[in-house]
Amino acid sequence: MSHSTSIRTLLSGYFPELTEDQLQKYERMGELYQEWNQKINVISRKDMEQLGVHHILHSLGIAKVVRFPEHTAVLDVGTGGGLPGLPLAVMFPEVKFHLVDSIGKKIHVVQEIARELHLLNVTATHTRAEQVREKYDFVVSRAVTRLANFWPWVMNSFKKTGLEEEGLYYLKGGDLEEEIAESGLITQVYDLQDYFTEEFFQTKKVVYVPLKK
Ligand SMILES: C[S@@+](CC[C@H](N)C(=O)[O-])C[C@H]1O[C@@H](n2cnc3c(N)ncnc32)[C@H](O)[C@@H]1O
Repeated sequence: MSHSTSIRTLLSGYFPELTEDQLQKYERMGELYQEWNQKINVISRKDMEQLGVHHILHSLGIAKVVRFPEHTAVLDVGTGGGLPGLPLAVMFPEVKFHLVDSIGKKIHVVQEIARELHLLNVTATHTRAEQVREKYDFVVSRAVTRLANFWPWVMNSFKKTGLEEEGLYYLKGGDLEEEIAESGLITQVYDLQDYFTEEFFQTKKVVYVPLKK
């Protein structure tokens, strides 16, 4: 089975509401990652065979725990090659996504993939999280740093409009008790194994940090 076929089958099974246009974008995204990763390493090369599950579907774990309302704005901090931001931007075309990373060549890959997929709702900027000045309804991230380090970078980046689901959605793996305790934050932890059956998700979570009202 080709990578494209498997990405389509995988995603349409878990997200039956995806349109033909969205499924085609995910298939093309898979091809573009294959191509770009040979030039610039944005995804661990040994993981490329599992691109659909380990990267695209994992990113979409956030879409299982929150549906971003239309016309809201999302910041993806330390996006690397565009994860989780690019898969989420295909899922939510009426939401604006700003993807940032401190490494310029990774942002170049994100810009190229977004351009090729005609993702008009994506901007990508080479900057450090601490330097972002705009405000957002949501922050997303995967695999950047411990919550205790991360939260101070983004805690002032929220619009604070009172939106019910406003906050940070952080993809994390493993035992998080100590990390959450160290951060002193109130969190809600969602197990991705409740949504996806692949073994990969047995240890994967989405940590939601709501804004204090
Ligand atoms: C392990 S990679 C994860 C990339 C992507 N989120 C993913 O899951 O594939 C961590 C990324 O965070 C970026 N990063 C680390 N500290 C950062 C900061 N303060 N501001 C912006 N990006 C940062 C790094 O450049 C790197 O690309």
